[in-house]
Formats: sequence, structure tokens, C-alpha cells
Amino acid sequence: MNSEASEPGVQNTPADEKPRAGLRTRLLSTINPFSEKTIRVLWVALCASLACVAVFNFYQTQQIQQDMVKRRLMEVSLQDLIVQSTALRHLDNARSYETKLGLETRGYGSPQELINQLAARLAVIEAINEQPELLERTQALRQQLVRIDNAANNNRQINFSVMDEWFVELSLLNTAIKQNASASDDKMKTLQRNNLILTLMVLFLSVGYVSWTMWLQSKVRQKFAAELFYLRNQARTDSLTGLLNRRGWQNSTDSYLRKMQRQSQLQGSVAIIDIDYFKQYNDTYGHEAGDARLREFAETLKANFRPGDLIARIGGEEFAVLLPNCTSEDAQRIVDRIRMGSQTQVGFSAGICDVALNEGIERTMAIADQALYQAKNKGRNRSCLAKA
Ligand SMILES: Nc1nc2c(ncn2[C@@H]2O[C@H](COP(=O)(O)OP(=O)(O)OP(=O)(O)O)[C@@H](O)[C@H]2O)c(=O)[nH]1
Repeated sequence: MNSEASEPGVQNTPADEKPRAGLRTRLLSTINPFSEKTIRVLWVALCASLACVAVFNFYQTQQIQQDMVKRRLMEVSLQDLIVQSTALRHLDNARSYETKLGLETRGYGSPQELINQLAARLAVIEAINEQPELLERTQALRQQLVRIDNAANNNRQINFSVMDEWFVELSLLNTAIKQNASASDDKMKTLQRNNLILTLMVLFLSVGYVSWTMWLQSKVRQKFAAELFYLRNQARTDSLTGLLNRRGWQNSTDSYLRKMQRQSQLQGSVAIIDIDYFKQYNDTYGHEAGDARLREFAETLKANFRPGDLIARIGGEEFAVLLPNCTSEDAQRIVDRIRMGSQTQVGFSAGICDVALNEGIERTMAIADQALYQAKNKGRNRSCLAKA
């Protein structure tokens, strides 16, 4: 029996994987690092992590301060306990008069007062302490103190071994507190280092985030500027020939005329050129051949006029040229040279006139149009000159 055959109703493994892969792809496609949603989510996450770090730092600092206060208090109490303990040696004196004198010189009215003071210090240390090993030491000390207290109450001489044990326990407590202090110092240093690492991480993340969004913004701005430039160009360019279209012609001629006025160029001319019998050509050779002819004609115009001249396709087979700093007679000579040149495959008619600087481009175009009309009426394939 074929082991790979699937049971009825049970799908094969590859078919199972397909929807999973689809889900993964869909999930990944929803995470677009450049989308506004991602930027917003990242910003919220960054603010939240900043807030967490601030709260964490605050509590850590509070805890460190509390620990410091407790440690200081414990150390002071221990020092007091050690200093007061030195008075205990007066209690080992069997003669009560000397005991009394010794204690009085140290400011204690009676052995009981000294023992009470020691018990009070020990109670402070016990109250502050949170470590089990220290608790053991304080309990041992308390037991010693009880023994000393009992002996003092019974007016007995306190033997050396009890005294020694007290001092041994005291020195053990001192050592334990010091060890504890160095351990808590280490803990504090670790906490401070972790805080610093966390703060630096958040700082780097913030700087990275801000730089990243700024980079994104500049990218979007560049893209937007390039698109705007492209659209503006598209709006003023004739897609077939690459020359200016009528809208581009109108915008550009206005600024050309203003420039001519600024530079006191009082001479300039406009030529309107219309291909003859283009309909016939289209009908004979087809629209695409007509398009190719229009493109060729545009190239011929570009090649024959100066770079500073403004050339546009203002209608189907109608072109306009603005020639700054050029009289209409000179413009006519250029147009006729093109018309009769070997480059030109098409016959065309042209109307030419001087720019009427004070009246604007519309008036100049109307006059040039009249001259073109004359050229067409006179039989085409010629140019006519009109005075603005
Ligand atoms: N191939 C092509 N033809 C165009 C385009 N724009 C306009 N035309 C054609 O140009 C022809 C212009 O015809 P008319 O206005 O009668 O001009 P004409 O045939 O040149 O006649 P005259 O100007 O009087 O000599 C029309 O058939 C339009 O369809 C274009 O972009 N491509």
C-alpha cells in the first residue's frame, strides 16, 4: 500500500502549509516600516519604554536611599554598642565600690543602666536588620546579655568566659554587618549599572527613532518634490513631440516677455507655423505615420532655432516660436530657410510678426495668425510677414 496516499478528507502536508505561508505573508505585508501607522506605534512604544525606565529608575533610587539610611543607622548603633561594651569590664570586678566608680566615670548610674543601654542598641540593630544571618548574631548577643544581666542582678561576679563570649559575638556581628554592607554595595553598583544601560538604550532608541523619522520625512519630501516636478513638466509638455504644449507656451511666453522688458530688449518676433495638407497625409499614410511626421518636424524646428528661442506645439499640426531679440524679417529668413531646407519633409505655411511688447502675447499671436491665414490663402508653402 502506498504510504504517501492521503486518507479521504485528510489534506496532504504541502496543502496544509499553504494557508500558513499565506498568513505569514499577510502579516509581514501589514508591517510596513514606512507607513504612518508603524511610525505611530513605534512612537507610542518608545514613550511607554521611556516612562517605564523613568518609573523603574525612581523606585530603584528610592530603594537605594532607604538601604543607605538603614545601613548608616545600623553602623552607628553598632559603634555605640562596641563603645558601651567596653564599660562591661567594670562589672567583672568583685568589689562593688570599684564597679560603681568605674561605671559612674563612664556616665552610668548602675550596671542595670548600662545593660539597658546595650539592650536598647541591640534592639535598634534587630529592628533595622532584615538578614537572617545577622539575626542569628543579634540573638546570640541577646542571650549573652541576659546572662550578664542575671549575674548583675544577683550581685555576682561576671566571669571572664561570659565577657569573652560577649566580645566574640560582638566582633562576629561587626564582621557580618561589614560583609552585608559590601554585598549591598555590590548590589547597588549592579543596579546603578543596569539603570545606566537601560537609560542609554532608551536614549539611543530615541535618537535612532528621531533620525529615522527625519530621514523618512526627507525621503518623502524628495519623492514629493520629484513627483511635483514631473507633474508640472507633464502639464506643460506635449507628450508626442516633447515640445511645450499650449499651456506651457502661455506660461513661458509671459515670463519671456517680462524678461525681455526687464532687459530692455525691445525687439522680438513670433512665428506660427502650420503644416500644409496634413489631413491628406494622415488619410493617406495613417495616423501613426502622421505622428512620426509631427515628431520629425519638431526635431527639425529644435535643430534650426536657437536654444534661447521658445518652441511649442500649440495645436494638432500647428507650432509657435518666440524669437527674442530677433526682428520679424530675420525670423522670416530663418523660417524660409527651414521650409526650403532638405531636412523638411513637409510643406508648411507660416505667419510672422514682431512682438507687441506693450500689448501682450495674445495680441501678437492674433496678428501672426492673420499672416498665417494670408499664407494659406495665397496657396500655402510660404511665409507671410505682418507688422504688430
Ligand atoms: N497624426 C496626427 N494627426 C493629427 C494630430 N493632431 C491633429 N492631427 C490631424 O491634423 C489634421 C489637420 O487638418 P486640417 O486642420 O484640415 O489641416 P490641413 O489638412 O493641414 O490643411 P491646411 O492646414 O489648410 O493645409 C487633422 O486631420 C487632424 O486629425 C496628431 O497629434 N497626430
